[in-house]
Amino acid sequence: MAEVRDAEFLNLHDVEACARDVLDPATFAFLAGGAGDEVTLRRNRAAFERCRLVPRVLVDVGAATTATTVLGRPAAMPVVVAPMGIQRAVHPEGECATARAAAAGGTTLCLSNISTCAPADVAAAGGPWWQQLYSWRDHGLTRGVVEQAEACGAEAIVLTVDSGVVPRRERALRAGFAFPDTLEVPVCGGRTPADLHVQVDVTLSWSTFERIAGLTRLPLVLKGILSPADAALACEHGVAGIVVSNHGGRQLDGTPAPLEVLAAVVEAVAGRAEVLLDSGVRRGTDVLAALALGARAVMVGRPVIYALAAAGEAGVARVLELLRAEIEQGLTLLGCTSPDDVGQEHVLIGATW
Ligand SMILES: Cc1cc2nc3c(=O)[nH]c(=O)nc-3n(C[C@H](O)[C@H](O)[C@H](O)COP(=O)(O)O)c2cc1C
Ligand SMILES: CC(C)CC(=O)C(=O)O
Repeated sequence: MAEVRDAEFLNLHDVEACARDVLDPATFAFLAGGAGDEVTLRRNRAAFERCRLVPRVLVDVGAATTATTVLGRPAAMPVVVAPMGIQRAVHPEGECATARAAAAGGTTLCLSNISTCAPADVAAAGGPWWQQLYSWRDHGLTRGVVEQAEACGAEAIVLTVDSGVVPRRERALRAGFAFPDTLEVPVCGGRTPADLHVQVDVTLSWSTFERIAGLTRLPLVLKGILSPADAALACEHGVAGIVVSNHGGRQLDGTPAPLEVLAAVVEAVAGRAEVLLDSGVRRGTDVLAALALGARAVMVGRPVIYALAAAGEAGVARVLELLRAEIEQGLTLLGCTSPDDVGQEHVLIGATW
């Protein structure tokens, strides 16, 4: 596996340009785009840019480590690879290459329900992995995904709850994105994301949740929560985790950035479940901001699939190592020796505490 050097990308922003260079414009538009006017897509970054980190000084940080646990499992850093479908549309090794890089980096992979590699092949990478799940109109399909994930060693089921329909993502539509003809896309009756999403169960409710919970003994995580009221309900229904997420700005345009609602969600959860956050995480300092507001970890999406497109497994490994090194440096400068040390005293969202 060739190593990726600084000349290729120095940070997670650079990797987007590398992907743009190697991908056809329609595929790049599909990855990069958001819903509607992309207000939420921009807001995700703006929220991190508004957030201020307040270091404590004269703290001995000689032994700072990024190591932590997520859902009780040791992790090299408080980062999980977000579920992203059809990765073989950008690289022939697809999710398997991503899984190998995540395993080597000590990071959990959340495998999309629309993976173009088989769960057994992803599991062969040897690292911890979670299975993302859509609730399908065809209940047998939903059950089959859960059973296969359990049989292949998934450590959690992550039910996505913000995707009853797929909105018009105009960047991808304008560019004429369709799944490559050569690619077999699971569950899909046609060749576009919209063809796929019509199979998703728009009637998903808490009773659907109970049915799905009854299918598995694995910890359940809900992905796509923004309301503290929903977070509280999720805890009453016994979830192990919540991902505060607006799907990277790809679902309902106009929603707040997850960072803006995180503290209120954490308060509603009151320690009953672990809270993760995704959408717009691009820097180690973004991870620290999320930790300071009460997240256990973050998920990172697009930079991983951009890196896969640009440089395969080595690219993903590089992105994860860049992020880990940035988190380590940030912890040190913030006056923290581990992710557990980061707290409210280290962050300002408004002008004052
Ligand atoms: C190309 C692409 C495919 C995605 N596929 C899925 C998916 O299959 N299931 C899911 O729950 N989320 C999916 N997502 C959303 C991500 O899991 C995650 O919420 C989002 O990308 C986080 O924002 P970020 O890209 O700004 O890091 C996808 C996102 C992208 C960019
Ligand atoms: C595989 C895709 C259709 C999924 C997607 O675009 C998304 O969930 O944002």
